[in-house]
Amino acid sequence: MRLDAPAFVAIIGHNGAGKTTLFRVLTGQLPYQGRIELAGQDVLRLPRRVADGLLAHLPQRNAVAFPIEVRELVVMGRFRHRRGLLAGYSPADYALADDALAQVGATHLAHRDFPQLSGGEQQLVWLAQLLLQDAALWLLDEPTQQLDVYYRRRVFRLLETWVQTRQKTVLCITHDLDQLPNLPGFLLNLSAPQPQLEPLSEATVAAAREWLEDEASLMRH
Ligand SMILES: Nc1ncnc2c1ncn2[C@@H]1O[C@H](COP(=O)(O)OP(=O)(O)OP(=O)(O)O)[C@@H](O)[C@H]1O
Repeated sequence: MRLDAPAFVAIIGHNGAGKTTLFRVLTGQLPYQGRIELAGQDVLRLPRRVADGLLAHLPQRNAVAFPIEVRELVVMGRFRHRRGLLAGYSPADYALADDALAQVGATHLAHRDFPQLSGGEQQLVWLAQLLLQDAALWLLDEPTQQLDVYYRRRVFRLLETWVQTRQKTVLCITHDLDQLPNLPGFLLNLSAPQPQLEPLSEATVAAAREWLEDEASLMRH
């Protein structure tokens, strides 16, 4: 399977189909058989691929146990641009953080204490932080899971924009099939007998939905 950048890929499949496992492999958290290349290089030769900013990963759950202002958490997306370990962030970094919060529609949360936010509000903040990382490949594990209908639509539209204008490649695990038909990109159904990249369209999403809703597909899985 080969994917040319930039691109948007919606990764779907039943619970337990292996979607998160795929991300664990791509981020180097699990051993695997076969060969995976990123920008033409075997990922095994890129052991620090997350730390080095080649890819950015937004896991399904990302708990923060200490009090921290939202703006301070978002600006940490610039960690690779700091001049030294103990150096703080510059006014330009904070301006980028403010812009990222505005893009996801979360300006009003900037000065709130992050752990006190609702699950959906926290998801928006993580997306803003991701925006500040310069990785070309983003792995998003159910980024809209806790969002209301307005923010769901908004985030999928933003992902589309970020692919088109910032040349990002986004692999997005989702159960949110309703948002997919009108997005340019690909569908990867990991519950299919032979998963492959299919162009996103009304027809491919409807066929995948029919397959996933059919009990027979669950038995095979
Ligand atoms: N550390 C582990 N050890 C053993 N089995 C595991 C481990 N992690 C995941 N699995 C199993 O691998 C399978 C795939 O899990 P994975 O988390 O990738 O599913 P998923 O497609 O992301 O599901 P969901 O939609 O529920 O998030 C599951 O059956 C799970 O129980």
